[in-house]
Amino acid sequence: MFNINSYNEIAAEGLELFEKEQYALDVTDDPDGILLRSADLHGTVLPLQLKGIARAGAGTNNIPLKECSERGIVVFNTPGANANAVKELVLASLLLAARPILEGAMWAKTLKGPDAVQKAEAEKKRFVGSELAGKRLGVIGLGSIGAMVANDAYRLGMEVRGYDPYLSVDTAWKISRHVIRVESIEEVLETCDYITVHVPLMPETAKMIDAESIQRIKKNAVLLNFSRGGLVDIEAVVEALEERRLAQYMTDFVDERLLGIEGAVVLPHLGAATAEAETNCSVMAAETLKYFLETGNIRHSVNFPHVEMAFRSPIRLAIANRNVTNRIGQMSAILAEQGINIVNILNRSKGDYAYTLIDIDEIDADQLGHIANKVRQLEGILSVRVIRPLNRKEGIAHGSDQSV
Ligand SMILES: NC(=O)c1ccc[n+]([C@@H]2O[C@H](COP(=O)([O-])OP(=O)(O)OC[C@H]3O[C@@H](n4cnc5c(N)ncnc54)[C@H](O)[C@@H]3O)[C@@H](O)[C@H]2O)c1
Ligand SMILES: O=C(O)[C@H](O)COP(=O)(O)O
Repeated sequence: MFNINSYNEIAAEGLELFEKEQYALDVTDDPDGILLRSADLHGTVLPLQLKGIARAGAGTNNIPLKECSERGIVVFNTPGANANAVKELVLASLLLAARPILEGAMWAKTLKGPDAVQKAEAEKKRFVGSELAGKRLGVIGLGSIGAMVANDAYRLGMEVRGYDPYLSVDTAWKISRHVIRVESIEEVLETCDYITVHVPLMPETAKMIDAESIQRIKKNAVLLNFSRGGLVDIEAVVEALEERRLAQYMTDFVDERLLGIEGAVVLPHLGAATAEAETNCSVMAAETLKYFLETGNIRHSVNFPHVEMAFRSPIRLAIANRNVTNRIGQMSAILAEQGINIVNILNRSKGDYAYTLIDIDEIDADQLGHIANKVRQLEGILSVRVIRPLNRKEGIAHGSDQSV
């Protein structure tokens, strides 16, 4: 039995995947897994039994990743599951930035009387905008969202320039050949009429659009930030808006300093707020967390490597460790000392951390406990799980955690 705690509004479609026979939802303070959206876990005490955290969404800046890694807690997100929702909001914001649509609609609401039509026709010149076609859009970060925005903005007739020095091969395949690749962020800032930021907030990207970057932005350009407020120096944005250097700052993140500033358009974090995105994220997060808890296999983790191995043995050891030399040699030696044959083994690393799955034949509980403890005592070992397959009707080899 696994305990799962959920935070925020998680769509029912995902929560329903946790079968009652195997999972208990929100019944303990010490869960095996956490499912959440934007709830901030920084500064909270991570439960002792916690093995995995699944973020139903993209950004994991609300999760203390370093602390999780050091405890061997695997953190997952749902790549691409809400990308279309964000893309649509960004496209809507580009259109709203180009033309005073909302202002016109608000004004039309004030019209009264039989001459309303004449008044509207006479005054419509106040709401003249410009077209996106032919304008230049700079996309900073060409991941799931940035790539979709870039492709669709090109279809709207924009000239699109993309900047992403860490672009994955998978995403590169999805980007239209018409999107022009640029080698420096300065080129985007200095040459584009619209600039949209789609990178994760991490220590390395905090305030990546700083006062100097904002100075470089082409006069009268529009900056869009639907990624995270902390990517942009808000004081510098306010100054640029007040000095009319920046035409508009459109963002999905409320910041008191922006409220009431002309040219600042602030939405209350609506990027992923569609029924479709909420369902996609919830289902993907629940499936990923279940798969990990039941088999030890890791998909879509942001702090540990992708590790998947068919689970056909009666016992699996799932070990998270620091990425240092000879850990596999030492683990194999512990098993060899006990005369245990390794049926299957897989080890992968990601940055400072590594993860190993070792499948073995049936052994008695005392010997298993002894082995697990010896592995735990090795230097750099962060967590050790012993997993046994669950006997599900459909015969899929899933697992349950066994304390030894
Ligand atoms: N407003 C919302 O509701 C909402 C919804 C989803 C995601 N987001 C935010 O958008 C971010 C991006 O989401 P995604 O799904 O596209 O993620 P993603 O991981 O698919 O893409 C991020 C891209 O940023 C690139 N990148 C990283 N550092 C960079 C840098 N310094 N310069 C340029 N590119 C850099 C990466 O190479 C990657 O291609 C998330 O991390 C999250 O913070 C917001
Ligand atoms: O990173 C994300 O996926 C978005 O910011 C969505 O956040 P939310 O799940 O709190 O709406």
